[in-house]
Amino acid sequence: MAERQEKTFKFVIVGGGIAGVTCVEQLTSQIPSGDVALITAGPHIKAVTNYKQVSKTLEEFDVEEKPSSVLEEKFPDLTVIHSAVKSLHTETHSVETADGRVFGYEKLCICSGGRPNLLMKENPYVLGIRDTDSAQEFQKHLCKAKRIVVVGNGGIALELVYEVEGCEVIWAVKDKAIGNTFFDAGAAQFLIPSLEADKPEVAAPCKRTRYTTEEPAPGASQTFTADRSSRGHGSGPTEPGSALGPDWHEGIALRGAQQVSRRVSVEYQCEVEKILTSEELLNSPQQTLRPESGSWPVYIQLTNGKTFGCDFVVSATGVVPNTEPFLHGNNFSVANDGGLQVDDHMMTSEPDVYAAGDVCTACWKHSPLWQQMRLWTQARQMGWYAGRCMAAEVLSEPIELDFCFELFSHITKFFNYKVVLLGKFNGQGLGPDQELLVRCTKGQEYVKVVVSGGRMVGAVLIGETDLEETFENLILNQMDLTPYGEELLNPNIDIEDYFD
Ligand SMILES: Cc1cc2nc3c(=O)[nH]c(=O)nc-3n(C[C@H](O)[C@H](O)[C@H](O)COP(=O)(O)OP(=O)(O)OC[C@H]3O[C@@H](n4cnc5c(N)ncnc54)[C@H](O)[C@@H]3O)c2cc1C
Ligand SMILES: NC(=O)C1=CN([C@@H]2O[C@H](COP(=O)(O)OP(=O)(O)OC[C@H]3O[C@@H](n4cnc5c(N)ncnc54)[C@H](OP(=O)(O)O)[C@@H]3O)[C@@H](O)[C@H]2O)C=CC1
Repeated sequence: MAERQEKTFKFVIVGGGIAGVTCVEQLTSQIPSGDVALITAGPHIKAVTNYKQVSKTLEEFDVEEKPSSVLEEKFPDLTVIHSAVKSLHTETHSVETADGRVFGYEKLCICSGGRPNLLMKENPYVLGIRDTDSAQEFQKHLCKAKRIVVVGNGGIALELVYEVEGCEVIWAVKDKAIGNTFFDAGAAQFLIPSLEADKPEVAAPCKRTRYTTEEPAPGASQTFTADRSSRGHGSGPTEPGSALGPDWHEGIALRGAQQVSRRVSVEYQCEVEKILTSEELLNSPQQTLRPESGSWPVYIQLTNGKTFGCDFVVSATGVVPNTEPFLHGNNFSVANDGGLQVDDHMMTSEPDVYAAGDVCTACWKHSPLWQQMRLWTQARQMGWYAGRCMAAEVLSEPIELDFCFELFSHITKFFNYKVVLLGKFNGQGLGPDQELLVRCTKGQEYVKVVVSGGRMVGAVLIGETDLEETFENLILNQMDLTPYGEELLNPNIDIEDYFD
């Protein structure tokens, strides 16, 4: 191994997504001649632009997919290596890339992201959405589709069922209400009418950079085949690209082959029992598998006993950390969700190896108001903090866990509503020791506050509530709100003035 080593870098970062790129930027700003290499599987990197600190912990930014040369121009001392890491040898402090090169490192940060946790991975009629390529693949099939089934109840499903037009959507969720990863049943109730109504004629202008998708290469297959590589979920047939993010669907026409605008029916409290082709269905001895009518390329049987024919199934069922090439032959501690365990300095259990973003699992003792979710904002925060920790180690400087890990905060948009989530927004881990205060105006706003021991510990704000900063302060300062009771959400009180 040693004789094939091309070069040893002081810092090697693996992955050109938000976590990896932010880590590189942080390191190069702290140690300008830092001898940094970024090794990434895809030709493009993801860059954060127009970063805006909205309040103490809430942040907003645009995301741009750019050729990596942009990063090299900005940081002339940076070396970008375009190849996937094939193996890691923590004992010799070296990585081997798919094109056969070996690079040494003094400090390594793994930011290889995640991949879709696909239901029935080998089934060619099951699509996942992760990166630009898989989004293009989805679009290619959608434009010919009359009916699709979306399975999953998180971020991607919420976005898809709202955005897809010209195609009937059957949405199969495990839970009693929609959007379980972000909302409770009350918020779901507030949002459901938006699925039934027509979308606003002119959508609010998108502040963020839109993703462009190129035309499929001439001769590219337009039909489903059993060969997964023809619809690889990444920049090459097998290499994963960076995850999509806010407003990824704005630059893509999500339109099916029908004239209908949007028709979504939700199947609650069910999972997927089987996915069958029409031949398999015909040969099935079970009468219960008979579909309602028509002839479809594929049929999905749900655990509620219903069977639906459709053009394809979207598996929006979460992500699995991309740890594959790193674990083999090494001694990493891995969390229950499959992520590389990191401590409060973003260090894995292997010496000199850090990790950040979707690939890692935060295993330090969390602040009572923070939890990890695999989100763009957390990928940026972790990449940035990992960069700081790596630099601090080299410069022998002390460093404390960053303030951004004090309070969970997320701004996003679902069903064309602004959504702000703060702290233990769903009462996560609080058990019965919680009280909920809710204010709701149909079609306008939904405000939920989670109170525990008289203190505000979380909030869900849907719509233009303008309450995020005040509530963030109330959560951070843990003021005793018992004297205010339900007045806290009285719409006739200007709460901002109240607590000033
Ligand atoms: C459709 C979709 C919509 C989303 N919307 C939102 C949203 O609105 N808000 C939000 O906060 N989050 C959103 N997310 C989540 C967010 O995109 C991710 O949490 C975030 O991008 C993770 O960043 P990362 O840098 O950890 O990983 P990734 O972006 O996945 O980047 C991983 C990088 O590692 C590279 N790589 C992988 N394996 C190797 C290897 N072996 N060798 C070298 N390089 C490798 C890849 O090419 C890639 O460049 C969305 C995700 C999806 C899929
Ligand atoms: N606006 C935003 O902030 C957005 C964020 N994202 C992020 O991108 C990533 C990928 O999104 P997504 O795939 O939606 O992941 P999420 O983690 O958001 O949601 C996954 C959903 O699938 C469900 N699920 C898991 N396994 C099964 C199964 N076998 N059968 C049926 N349902 C199942 C989960 O239920 P359970 O929770 O019970 O396991 C959950 O409802 C996530 O990290 C997400 O947070 C994506 C889009 C938008």
